[in-house]
Parts: sequence; structure tokens; C-alpha cells
Amino acid sequence: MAGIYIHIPFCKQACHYCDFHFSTSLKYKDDMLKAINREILLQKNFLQNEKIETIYFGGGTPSLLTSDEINKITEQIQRYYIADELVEVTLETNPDDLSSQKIAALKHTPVNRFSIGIQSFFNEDLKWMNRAHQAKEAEFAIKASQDAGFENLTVDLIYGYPLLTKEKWDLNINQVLAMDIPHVSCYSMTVEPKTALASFIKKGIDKNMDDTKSAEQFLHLSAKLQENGFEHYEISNFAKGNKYSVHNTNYWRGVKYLGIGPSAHSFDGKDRQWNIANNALYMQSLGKDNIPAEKEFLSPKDRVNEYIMTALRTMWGLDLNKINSDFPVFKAEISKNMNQFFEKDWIEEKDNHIILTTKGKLYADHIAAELFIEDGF
Ligand SMILES: C[S@@+](CC[C@H](N)C(=O)[O-])C[C@H]1O[C@@H](n2cnc3c(N)ncnc32)[C@H](O)[C@@H]1O
Ligand SMILES: C[S@@+](CC[C@H](N)C(=O)[O-])C[C@H]1O[C@@H](n2cnc3c(N)ncnc32)[C@H](O)[C@@H]1O
Ligand code: SF4
Repeated sequence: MAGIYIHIPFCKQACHYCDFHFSTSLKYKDDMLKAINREILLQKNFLQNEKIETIYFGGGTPSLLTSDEINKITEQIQRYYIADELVEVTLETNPDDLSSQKIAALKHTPVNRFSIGIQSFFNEDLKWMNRAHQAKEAEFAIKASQDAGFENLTVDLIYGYPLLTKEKWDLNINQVLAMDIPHVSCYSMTVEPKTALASFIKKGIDKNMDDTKSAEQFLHLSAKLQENGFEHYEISNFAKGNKYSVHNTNYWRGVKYLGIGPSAHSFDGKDRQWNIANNALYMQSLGKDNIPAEKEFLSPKDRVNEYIMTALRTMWGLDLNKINSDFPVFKAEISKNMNQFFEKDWIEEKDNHIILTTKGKLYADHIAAELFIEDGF
């Protein structure tokens, strides 16, 4: 079993907070797609004939692709990989791209799940973020997708930014609940260096994020979605009726995946690989049949730390049997470091799994960092 991630490195305009890899110049879209299709061929041995279960088109803005361009990519995957029984094919979409015609055309592709970047249902917030869409387009995109039979939807929302009051956050959550969406990803706004948002804060044009407010909004979100039948199955992800993201859940379980496109990363079950985050250099290199990637060798310490970080964030938690069998030398050290968090009531043990309590979810990164095995252990 394995997954393929395709990174589409273009956006119509740059959102002020975003530091993912993308360019706002679409001049090279055709050349980029050529390079992406070439990389799919060149990497055909990376997943060692594992059956492909999921494809995830992320970005950037993959909804800038036409349905023909998407079909060309999936056909290329099916030509060189075992990918005739795809379980989940996700397309990240921006609401302003989802016209009725576009949605109808996407029905003729293998895409069976949309991830719609809503962020907020308030125009003033969208404007502050420099999003290219308006709230009305977001509502239309959700309804029109559902009407066309794309009921396997997920939406992204952001909280914890200065304009977002408690009341507005509650209304955003209500809107999602009213629209019968089975999966939601919610991210606390982070200020990334070199973004427009970071420079506005530095110049005093914008206020910095308020951690206390962000924590309150997170707790409200978690409680309200759970009251309404969602499972809080990963720190940033909620699902109803078992509609977990198969692709992302596989990442967290350590399943192999291949990332295609500039900035995409891959995991072959042992080591990690990162493609260069530069469109021109990526295309140039593939023009010469070279994959512009850097390999990162993962030591047993790196692997156990990664497992701690990802597993702790999920509702299935850290499997102590797995630590015992896969990383026996680290078991005692990890258990010793856990004690302080049992005392604080931030973690609990259920069936030999360590799970974060609601309070613990606020400190997930801190807890993971304290459990990490240090250099030289
Ligand atoms: C990288 S975008 C790609 C998908 C699509 N272009 C979109 O905007 O929805 C995926 C998600 O990352 C999240 N994101 C990006 N930068 C962020 C930041 N600094 N803080 C919080 N969330 C962020 C947004 O919620 C966004 O929906
Ligand atoms: C922030 S998450 C949003 C998840 C989504 N809402 C869902 O549940 O389907 C997705 C983003 O992570 C990044 N991403 C995911 N897998 C990646 C990979 N293998 N290589 C590079 N970036 C990746 C992409 O920028 C993508 O837009
Ligand atoms: S949030 Fe999405 S649309 Fe905005 S710049 Fe980032 S990738 Fe592009």
C-alpha cells in the first residue's frame, strides 16, 4: 500500500500568511506539467511496486488545472504504477475555481474528494488574508460540489488571527455544521518568516497572534464539533462517519508515499527525500532526466521521534507495543519522560496506547519535544 502526492506550485495570488511553495506566474504551467509527468515516469521504482491507494493533488492551487490536465497526470501514474484500484483521489480546490462547469468536468476525472480552502465565511477576514475569493463563492462551491455528487468533502478553516472574534468563530463553525460536510481541517494561524503577514506585524500594521485566544478557539471548536458527531481524530482534523482522510492517515501511520513536483517530499519506508522548492531549477533538472532531490537519512532516533510526533497527534495515540517491538532501546527513556505529563493530566493510557487529553492537545508539540530521544542517547 502507498500514496502519491502531486504538488502544483501555482496560485492566482499570494495569501499574506502562506509560505508553502508556489509562484503567481502561470506562464510555465505547460512546462511544469511536462516536468511533473516526466518525474512520475523517472520515479517509477521508488514505491517498489506497492499498490497505490491514494493520490493527493496539493499545492499551491491544483484547482487551476483543467480536468484534461488532471487526467493526463493520473493516466501517467496508472501507466507506471499499480494504481487501478484507487480508494481516494483528493484535489485541493480554491472556491473561486469551482464554477458549475469546472465541477461537472471534474466528474470525468478520478478525483473523488475535494478539499476546499474556505478559511473563513467573512469577507473582511478573507480580504485581510488576501484570499482571491469571497464568502458567497465559498458557499456556492460547497453546495455545487455536493449537488454534483462530490459528497466526500473537506474544508479548511483558520482560527487564532486578530480579526477573528469568539462570535465570528462560532458562526464559521455553525456554517460548516449547517452544510453537512463530513470532514474539517482547522489550523491555528502561524506567522511564518518572510511572509507579508510577518512584515506587517514587524511594521506594526498588524497585531501578533494571541495564544490565549487561539487556545480558546481550539477548545471551542473541538467541543462543538464533537457535540455534533465529529471525531477529533488528529489535532487539526475532524471527521464524521469514519470519513478520515485516507492519504493523510497513511502518512501518520508511516505508509510509504511518493511526492512529485517542486518542494514535494517522499518517504520510502526508511528515508525521506525532498524535491527542490524552485520551479525553474526543478524544470531544468527534469529536462535532463535528473530528479532534483535531497535525501535525508533517518537514524533509528529520527524514526522514533517522528513516530512520537505524528502518533501523539492522532486519537489512536502512541502504541507502546510498537515502541517495544520496533524501538526497544528507547522504551525506558520514553516511559521515564512521560511521567510528568500523567501528573499534569495531559496524557492518559488506554489499552497500551498513550493518548493526549483535551488539555494535552494544546501542548502537543511541547509534549512530543519532551519525549524525543536526544542526540547521543
Ligand atoms: C497550502 S494551502 C493549499 C490549498 C489551497 N491553495 C488553499 O489555499 O486552500 C493548504 C492550507 O494550508 C493552510 N495554511 C497555509 N499557511 C498557513 C498559516 N500560516 N497558518 C495556518 N494555516 C495555514 C490553509 O488553511 C490552507 O487551506
Ligand atoms: C495543510 S494540509 C491540508 C489537508 C487537507 N485539508 C485534507 O485533510 O485533505 C495539505 C498541504 O500540505 C502540503 N503537503 C502535503 N503532502 C505533501 C508532500 N508529500 N510534499 C510536500 N507538501 C505536502 C501541501 O502544500 C498541501 O497543500
Ligand atoms: S493558502 Fe493556498 S491559495 Fe493561498 S498562497 Fe497558500 S497555497 Fe496559495
